[in-house]
Amino acid sequence: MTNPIYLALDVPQIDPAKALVEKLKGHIGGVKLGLEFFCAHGHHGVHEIAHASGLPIFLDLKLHDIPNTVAGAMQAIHVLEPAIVTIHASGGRAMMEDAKAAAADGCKVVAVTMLTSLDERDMARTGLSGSANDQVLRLADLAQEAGLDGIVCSGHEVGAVHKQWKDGFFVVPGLRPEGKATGDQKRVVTPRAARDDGASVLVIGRPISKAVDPVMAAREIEATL
Ligand SMILES: O=C(O)c1cc(=O)[nH]c(=O)n1[C@@H]1O[C@H](COP(=O)(O)O)[C@@H](O)[C@H]1O
Repeated sequence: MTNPIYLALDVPQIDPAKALVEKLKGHIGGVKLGLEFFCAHGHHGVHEIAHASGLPIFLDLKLHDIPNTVAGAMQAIHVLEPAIVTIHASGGRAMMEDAKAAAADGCKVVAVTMLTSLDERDMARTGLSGSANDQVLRLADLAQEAGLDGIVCSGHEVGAVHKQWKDGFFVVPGLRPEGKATGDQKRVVTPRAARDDGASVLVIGRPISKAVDPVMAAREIEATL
């Protein structure tokens, strides 16, 4: 079984980021580089981490704009050869179709549905009524119609999404081992629960990167899977 853990490398400085992936590369399946890292270090930083880790790179850019702009951004990152890229499902079907058409062959394009930092009260304040589960299922349908590879959702919804989209690729963040601080995450489950419910990739950041011993933390999580 390949290791489903992708380390969320939300570390602002390049040298500590490289040192961390070098230590962890035998205990994770890939590295997720997000907005914090990409805005600070751009293409050069992505190459550095790919080289230091030798692992698949998940470029978490959460693109959300008009179709033409998102397609252009997708083309601009071909050179980085990411294994996975995120866009926002709420950008709509045409945006998702054009993003997938512009992606490099073999790059999985997945749509963020409802951020794991939000709960139903937050949803209501943005004008969305109903449950988080329904919202995620609705956006998952749209992403599937648009020809995407899968979605990003919390571990609360991944079981239901997996039932309706059997061969989908499901990225689950908002993961915390039993008893760990949730911080800004609101829809949280354990890595094991997400895996059991059909997650393809487990995105884990602070429970590993901020641990006193990140290698031990990653090994302990892996042992629960
Ligand atoms: O797209 C993501 O990866 C993502 C979507 C989401 O709904 N929630 C979410 O936390 N993430 C990312 O997953 C990572 C979670 O980090 P930790 O909370 O430190 O484990 C961060 O890099 C977030 O940007």
